[in-house]
Amino acid sequence: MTADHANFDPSSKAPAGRPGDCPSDGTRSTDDRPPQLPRPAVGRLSLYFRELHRLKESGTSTINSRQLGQLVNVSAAVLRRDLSAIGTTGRRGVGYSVDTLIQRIGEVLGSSQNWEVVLIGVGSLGDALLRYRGFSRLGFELTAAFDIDSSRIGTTIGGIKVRHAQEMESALKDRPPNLAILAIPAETAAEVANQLVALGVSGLLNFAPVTLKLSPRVAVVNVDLASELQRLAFAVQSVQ
Ligand SMILES: NC(=O)c1ccc[n+]([C@@H]2O[C@H](COP(=O)([O-])OP(=O)(O)OC[C@H]3O[C@@H](n4cnc5c(N)ncnc54)[C@H](O)[C@@H]3O)[C@@H](O)[C@H]2O)c1
Repeated sequence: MTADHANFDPSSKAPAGRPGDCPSDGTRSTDDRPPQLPRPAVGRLSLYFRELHRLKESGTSTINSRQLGQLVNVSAAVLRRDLSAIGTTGRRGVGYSVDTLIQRIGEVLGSSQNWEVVLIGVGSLGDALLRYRGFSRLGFELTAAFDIDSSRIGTTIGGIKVRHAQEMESALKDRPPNLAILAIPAETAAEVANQLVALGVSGLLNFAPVTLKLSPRVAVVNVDLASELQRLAFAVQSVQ
């Protein structure tokens, strides 16, 4: 996964309704905006977050850096550095409160607020995304889906009725979503991205294999599974 615009600098545009409350154990950051973090650190925070939710579900209330690090294959030193960068420190002999970490990492990653997300393109990929139930747990609510294929328009997938892309502007202009997922062919991605930005969308998850050139105030994350496979192939060669 690669991030182009705004490079995980969410401070460039504060989404509406971002909670400013910080944990009550003295782990407040200097202001309410998320800290600027290198991309690998953001990826690791996301993994900690996932494991912390699992721990909470299994009834664990505290965890030390070595244990949490082991769950995601990260050294205790790296984990402590990541958590310290977002203003959280563990207590000697006790470790970290699972609840506090979930709250703080959730704030930093934006998962402690609700994000409205629209999907553009309901082909094979978009169809699977609409059916996926795991987004809402992290605060992402798919609210609308658009396509241009008449065989898709009017169908309901994952509880969302697919509408014609021509209706996008009228449907979204009064209440633009925070985020949009682009699951459309590369040829149309730039035009649709510009339309969405003009409507007020501030973040795009782009699956189309094209580099979008947008205002630096718009965050773009490109998902490219083919590149990830290349990275994997490279890694496999390196370890053999
Ligand atoms: N990066 C990845 O890991 C990865 C993996 C699979 C697919 N992709 C990319 O994701 C995109 C979607 O892939 P897919 O397999 O679902 O393709 P698909 O052809 O099955 O679906 C694309 C859908 O977009 C719709 N569409 C076309 N133009 C549109 C527009 N202007 N507005 C709204 N909808 C429009 C089409 O009608 C179609 O339903 C492609 O760009 C593909 O290259 C990326």
